[in-house]
Amino acid sequence: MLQGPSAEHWLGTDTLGRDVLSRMLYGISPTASGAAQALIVFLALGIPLGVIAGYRGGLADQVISRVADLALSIPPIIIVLVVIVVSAGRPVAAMASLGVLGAPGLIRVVRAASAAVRDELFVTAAKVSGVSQLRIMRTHVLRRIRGPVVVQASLFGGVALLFQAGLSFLGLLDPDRPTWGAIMGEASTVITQSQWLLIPPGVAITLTVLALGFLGDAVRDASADTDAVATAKASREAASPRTSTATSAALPDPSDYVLSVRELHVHTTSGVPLITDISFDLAAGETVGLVGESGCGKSITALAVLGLTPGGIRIAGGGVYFDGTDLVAGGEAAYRRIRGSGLGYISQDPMAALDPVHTVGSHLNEVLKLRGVGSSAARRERALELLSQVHIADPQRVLKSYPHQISGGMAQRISIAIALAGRPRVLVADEPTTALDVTVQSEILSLLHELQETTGLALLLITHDWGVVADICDRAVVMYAGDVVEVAPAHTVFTAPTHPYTAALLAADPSIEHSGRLPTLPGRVPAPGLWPQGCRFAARCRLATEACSEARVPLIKTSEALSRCLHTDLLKLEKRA
Ligand SMILES: Nc1ncnc2c1ncn2[C@@H]1O[C@H](COP(=O)(O)OP(=O)(O)OP(=O)(O)O)[C@@H](O)[C@H]1O
Repeated sequence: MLQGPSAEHWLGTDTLGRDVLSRMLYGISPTASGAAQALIVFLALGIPLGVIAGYRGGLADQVISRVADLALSIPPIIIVLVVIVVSAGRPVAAMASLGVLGAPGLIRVVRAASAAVRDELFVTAAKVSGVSQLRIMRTHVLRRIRGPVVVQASLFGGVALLFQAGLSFLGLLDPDRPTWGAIMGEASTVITQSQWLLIPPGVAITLTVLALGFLGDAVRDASADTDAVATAKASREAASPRTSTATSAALPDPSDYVLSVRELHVHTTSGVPLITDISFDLAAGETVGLVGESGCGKSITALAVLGLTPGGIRIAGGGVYFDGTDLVAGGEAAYRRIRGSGLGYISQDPMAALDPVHTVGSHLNEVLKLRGVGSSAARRERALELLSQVHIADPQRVLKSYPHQISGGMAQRISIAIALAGRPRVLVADEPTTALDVTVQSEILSLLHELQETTGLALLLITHDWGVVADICDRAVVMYAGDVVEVAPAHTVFTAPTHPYTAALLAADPSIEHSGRLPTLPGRVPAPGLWPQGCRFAARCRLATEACSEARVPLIKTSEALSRCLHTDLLKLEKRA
């Protein structure tokens, strides 16, 4: 009796000389079945009631939500103890009552997730096609909410196991069965003679509860990735009839570039297109300027490239290839692998990008830790090196400074240092100088240019400023109303633009020399969803003809550029004249 671990009894023996390992293994069945009973009731009540409340709304929602709120205020342990007394200690009754009392938590989560799916376009389409409400809930809604359900189920599984172990420990549930809790209860009676007996059930319970939590997260992530792949594939199939073959034929192979965007479509979740059929490439060490008026979709394109589209917006088709691998098809996991180490980002407002309650050192320390820089001394050394790389004069002092203690230009340098911490190969810079004063603007641009030359970084630069394109860009991608209308080497954009929109933007640029009044571009960019079916610029274009409004214009290859215009020849003649 009460032997410690040995070759014969790996986990020792108990108070009656029985092998603890055998009892622990036997105990899996009653312990797990107790937790499973509670879990089954939890899911059987929580999912259907949550879906009905979220999807149907109205009175059903009000009744279910109120009852759930009331039930949440009842302490489960008291009810479970009462059930044990009334049912004369029947484990099934006790665990089922725990399931009932836990279900309101699940109802709330499922309700919120189902309500979000209710307004999706595919649900409306299913309704329009005459699919029954029950079938929509089963096939569309349930599929979309499985992520939160898996997480809730794994968390509740852990709680149920602890409850079951606790009640068995107290001898309230079938004390003769060797559940892990009962083994622990028995161990507590001989704690003065042997403490070892507490360890096997204690460790088994702890590890199982932790494993359930990890399992839930892993299953949720895996299913999210599968969903992303399925959505991307479905969207690509849906988008393919709209994709002009002329566009595809004119585009090079993504594996030749560090970053390639191919036929990218981004929509709001209600189905309004924000950018359509966006394609361009970025070679290692190259700077590409993304230009266009406000509202043309430059920032949305940048965020989609980074896989960071804000809530209410989703990638509806196409691909973002990093080193030839499609990140959109790879889902969030693929983006996570590349963000920071492959793709860096600096935003318009450097102050907003820094957390005011953390010092510069703590910002850098955090990203360096994420990038696996081991010791804190190594991280500090690398942080100082990064600050020197972005030409911060007194890095030791700046490391200790808070964002409010530094200037805007310095904050942008720090943002760049943070972005460089993962040694990215592509840096996406969304109007990095807009919030800075003119003198600092040119310093930041020269810094970016210098970093690019010293580190071979490829730069995707979003800008309104043709001067910036002229100074540091190799190529320009001109966007108009969610479309790429021209892609050309920077020098030819200025000398021979191939799209009337580019020509009009350049003509209206105050930084370029003009004789007489500065020409303006009449009208404004049409809002998403209000784009005409043909050329989106036609209403503002001097060269527009009927043909421009008939059908969507593909990107047409000219000698040096790609242009979405039917009148590139006319434009060339005008320029010569
Ligand atoms: N979260 C959002 N929800 C719905 N529409 C949005 C959202 N964010 C942007 N849009 C719309 O998408 C279009 C493109 O916006 P985007 O910010 O990409 O333009 P932009 O070219 O970067 O403009 P700017 O130069 O002013 O930053 C705009 O019509 C904008 O109103």
